[in-house]
Amino acid sequence: SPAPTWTRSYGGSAWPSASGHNWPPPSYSSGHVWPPSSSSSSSSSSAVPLSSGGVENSTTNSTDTQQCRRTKVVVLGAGIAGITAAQQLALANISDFIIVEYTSSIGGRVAHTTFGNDSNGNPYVVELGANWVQGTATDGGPSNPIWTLAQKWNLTNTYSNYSDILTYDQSGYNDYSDLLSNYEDAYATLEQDAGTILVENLQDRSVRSGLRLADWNPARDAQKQAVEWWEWDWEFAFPPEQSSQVFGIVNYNTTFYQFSADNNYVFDQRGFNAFIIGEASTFLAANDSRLLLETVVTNISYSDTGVTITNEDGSCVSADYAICTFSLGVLQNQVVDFEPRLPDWKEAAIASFAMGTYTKIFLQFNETFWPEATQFLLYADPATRGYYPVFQSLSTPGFIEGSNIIFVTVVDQQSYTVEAQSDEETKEQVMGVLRTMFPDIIVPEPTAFMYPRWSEVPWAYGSYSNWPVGTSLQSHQNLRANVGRLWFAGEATSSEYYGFLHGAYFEGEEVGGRIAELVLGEQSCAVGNETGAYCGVGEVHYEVLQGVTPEGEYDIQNGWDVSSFQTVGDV
Ligand SMILES: Cc1cc2nc3c(=O)[nH]c(=O)nc-3n(C[C@H](O)[C@H](O)[C@H](O)COP(=O)(O)OP(=O)(O)OC[C@H]3O[C@@H](n4cnc5c(N)ncnc54)[C@H](O)[C@@H]3O)c2cc1C
Repeated sequence: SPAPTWTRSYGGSAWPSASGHNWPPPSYSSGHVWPPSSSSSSSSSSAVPLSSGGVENSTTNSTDTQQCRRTKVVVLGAGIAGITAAQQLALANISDFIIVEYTSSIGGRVAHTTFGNDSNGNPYVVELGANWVQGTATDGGPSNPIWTLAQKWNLTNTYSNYSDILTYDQSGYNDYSDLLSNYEDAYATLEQDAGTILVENLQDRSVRSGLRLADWNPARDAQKQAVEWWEWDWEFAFPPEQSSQVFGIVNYNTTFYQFSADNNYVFDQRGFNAFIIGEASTFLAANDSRLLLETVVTNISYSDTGVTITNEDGSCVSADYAICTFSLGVLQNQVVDFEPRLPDWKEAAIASFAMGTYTKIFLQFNETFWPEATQFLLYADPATRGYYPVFQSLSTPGFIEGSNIIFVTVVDQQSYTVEAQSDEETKEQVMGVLRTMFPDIIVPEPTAFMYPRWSEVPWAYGSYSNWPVGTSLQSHQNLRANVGRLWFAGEATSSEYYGFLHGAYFEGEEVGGRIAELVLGEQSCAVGNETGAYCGVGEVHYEVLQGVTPEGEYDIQNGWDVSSFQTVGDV
């Protein structure tokens, strides 16, 4: 299929041009806060009301005097989950839906910008968010849907060879690659143990505990820490201490053993989101009034009979159903008000799962001074675990050859540090590391430098979610479950593939399909008799979650010799 063209505009906002200039704004690469604040993007959508839909009086406080646009289904967010959900509605011949999106383009956390220049002075396009199709396909096996779509839309990509790595420390190049296989031996044990824990319904552990039991203990060894960071944190955006052994292993297995072990790196100069825009173009027309870009949702009022959303610009949409695809970070930061307040079980689930931050810091030089043929350079900092640990060359043959671009990734605490400090401070630190790695070379100053600040992006508040220790499948089901006519989808609601693009895709597909069934089944459901298969039956949820130790077992036999419920002044 041909790739979409780039000049048309939807909802009054230009789509990213081939040079990617529309969003984020060009000023971004010179160290300005990214993306533009909501106030600069709050100009109301220029989309006109749906000709097929009417208006109705809103019942919410915030929209008392408003006439809301009326639709069957409102999809909140135009990332991969939202677009896939809307596509399911369209495939079921339901055209009465509206998609509401904060930013000026489709794609969400699949986002790119321009960076540096080629020898003709034309900027390159680099990915700020998702970069890999993770787990592709094997002959005769199931295909990762993102891989299928990457091929359909001809995304430029190449195999990322994680074995093509050189190791460095404070002395410069230092071959400690044997530690990689030591870690992998321990990982095999971690994996087996996770299977036992799952099958025997034992208590979950942290990956740290599991690794220790597998005789992997980096302690203060900087080289081991760097290897562990590369093998674990680089994927999960959290350290082993904060990751569930069972669900972390499941997450890895279901992607890399089911689809394939390959990670393919996308460097399409249209931007990775070309495939999402391509899919959107199969059911949205140019300037489709059902896509409201640059529209910031601030309030969601839900019940068992419908949902009304109110936007920052005062407009509102009233629908029979809503599908909320906002990131876990957005939900956790309470920037959207829910009316009524979300039930306790839902709030607890939102609070319990973890939103990570993964920051790619891009540098361009006037030469490729690092080993040109190598894809990855791993640096072990003697003082701080995770301090600018993984450099990735884009100049390498098969990638953006000759671009002289390299980027370094940080996550978690180091991300927050980097995202809170100035570009200048970060540049100085990264250059310090590069000069340590290459003591025999005069490392030049970069000609371009840029990184996004995902933890501060008000429509994401982080990069992707992680499954922490101490949470169960039941607590995850509560994250996924609907409340009344308000449904949830996105990478974080995927129990197997959380964090991944394909997780978001599968969740959008599932919930979009479920809502399509509900809408189509409505005729057969009498009002007040919502019990049939298609009559409002929602996702499973648990009002309360049981712990593992009944109260009676907090007793002297178990070493518990005072009451747990002390009151100040008790004697
Ligand atoms: C740095 C980084 C690297 C990554 N690397 C990979 C990778 O290599 N491979 C991979 O598979 N995955 C990767 N991911 C994860 C992947 O990008 C996500 O899992 C996926 O894009 C999430 O899609 P989604 O539809 O669930 O959410 P989103 O893409 O976040 O879509 C939600 C949409 O809702 C909108 N929204 C939020 N708040 C509001 C509001 N108040 N009003 C209106 N609209 C709102 C947002 O603007 C957004 O467009 C990465 C992510 C990041 C950030």
